[in-house]
Amino acid sequence: MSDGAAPRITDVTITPVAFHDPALLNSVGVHEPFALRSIVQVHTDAGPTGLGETYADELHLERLTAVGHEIVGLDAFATEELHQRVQRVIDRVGGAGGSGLTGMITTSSTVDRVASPFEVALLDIQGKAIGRPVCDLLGGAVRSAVPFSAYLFYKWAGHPGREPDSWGEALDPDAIVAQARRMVDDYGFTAIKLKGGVRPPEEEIEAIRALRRAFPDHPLRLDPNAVWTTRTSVKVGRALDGVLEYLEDPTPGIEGMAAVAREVPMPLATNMCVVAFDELAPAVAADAVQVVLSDHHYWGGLRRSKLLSGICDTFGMGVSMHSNSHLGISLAAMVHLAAATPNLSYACDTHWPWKTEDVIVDGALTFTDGAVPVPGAPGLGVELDPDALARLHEQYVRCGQRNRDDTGYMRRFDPSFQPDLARW
Ligand SMILES: O=C([O-])[C@@H](O)[C@@H](O)[C@H](O)[C@@H](O)C(=O)[O-]
Ligand SMILES: [Mg+2]
Repeated sequence: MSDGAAPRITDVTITPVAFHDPALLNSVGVHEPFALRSIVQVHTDAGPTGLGETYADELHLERLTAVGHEIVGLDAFATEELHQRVQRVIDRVGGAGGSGLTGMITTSSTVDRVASPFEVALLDIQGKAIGRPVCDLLGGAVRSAVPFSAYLFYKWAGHPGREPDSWGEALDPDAIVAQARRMVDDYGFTAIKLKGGVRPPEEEIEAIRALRRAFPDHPLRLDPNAVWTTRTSVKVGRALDGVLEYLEDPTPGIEGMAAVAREVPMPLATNMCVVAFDELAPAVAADAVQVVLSDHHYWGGLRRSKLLSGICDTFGMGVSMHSNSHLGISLAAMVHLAAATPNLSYACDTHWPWKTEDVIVDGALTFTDGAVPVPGAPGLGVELDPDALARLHEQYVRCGQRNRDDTGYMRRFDPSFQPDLARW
């Protein structure tokens, strides 16, 4: 590349990886022994390679591979054309299924989901090419560190037949408080979220009350992933008046959420009934949600997530950030996005404390007082560790898991398990 010329994509490498994941319980089952991710490397003629991270379910991987071929030769600054090329691929290969988002009701656009890791990688390249961090390409950081919340889970002591993990069992309020204590001590988190939808609602109310007693000043959130009826949601919402910062996805669908929102005192948040741009208008019209959890992995990347935040701002809705099990490339992208999004005023979700392995070189991302300082190095500011990538890929090859299946895994131990929505 000569001075001033755009870096062009010469090649794309997509590597599925697997990393150990504890037996975390949710409304649709239990996490399997490994979480799966795809690591996307976009190579250019100019030198810099861009990094992206996304789901690794088989169908998603096939679509990523097809896009990898389609974007060779593309100017690394052409993120709009990237989106068009992804659209072309999806028109050709089909877009149904393969969300990689087991456990969510989702009509999320496949194009946005598939384009996301490539957009992040292109922004990484652009940042490296001009010597600026990715947040500068998004309007610049309005905060120097991004706060995250302690993300608590009911959990088994370990995966059946394997050694218990260091967190141990958490199935009652005392154990949930102990889990929160360790997370707050280790990371300094200043907000707490409990993944609910696992125990009967009365028990989850008790767990939240126990957290309130133990952490009087931490904003608290509860997310049962839509397993309550509207009636139960209203009961829980009223019982937790003055205790919850927001109640996340108590019940399924825009209509159901709107009915609950009219009756409970706290804001309702969602990463289930509004997960694509075409769901925003009906949600606004029904006043169904007051906070939308953004997630660049399915909202089409960092710039389209900023577009989402702008729309939320226009219609008076708050913005928070959703997470699934992820590695360091995703965390870096989340931090740059949150740093450059003024109205992202809630502490973001992250599954970070639950993992023990990564593909990036240690040290670029740290937690201080529950927040991650925004990396100042060019691009995302994280570097791939080739040995770690090879190790986690080898783990993927051996582990045999190919699609996220929390329900199937749960049914190995409890064949009668039913993941129904609105079951309580
Ligand atoms: O990791 C999990 O089990 C979570 O339940 C995740 O899959 C959800 O997508 C998410 O965290 C949520 O906020 O709904
Ligand atoms: Mg949620």
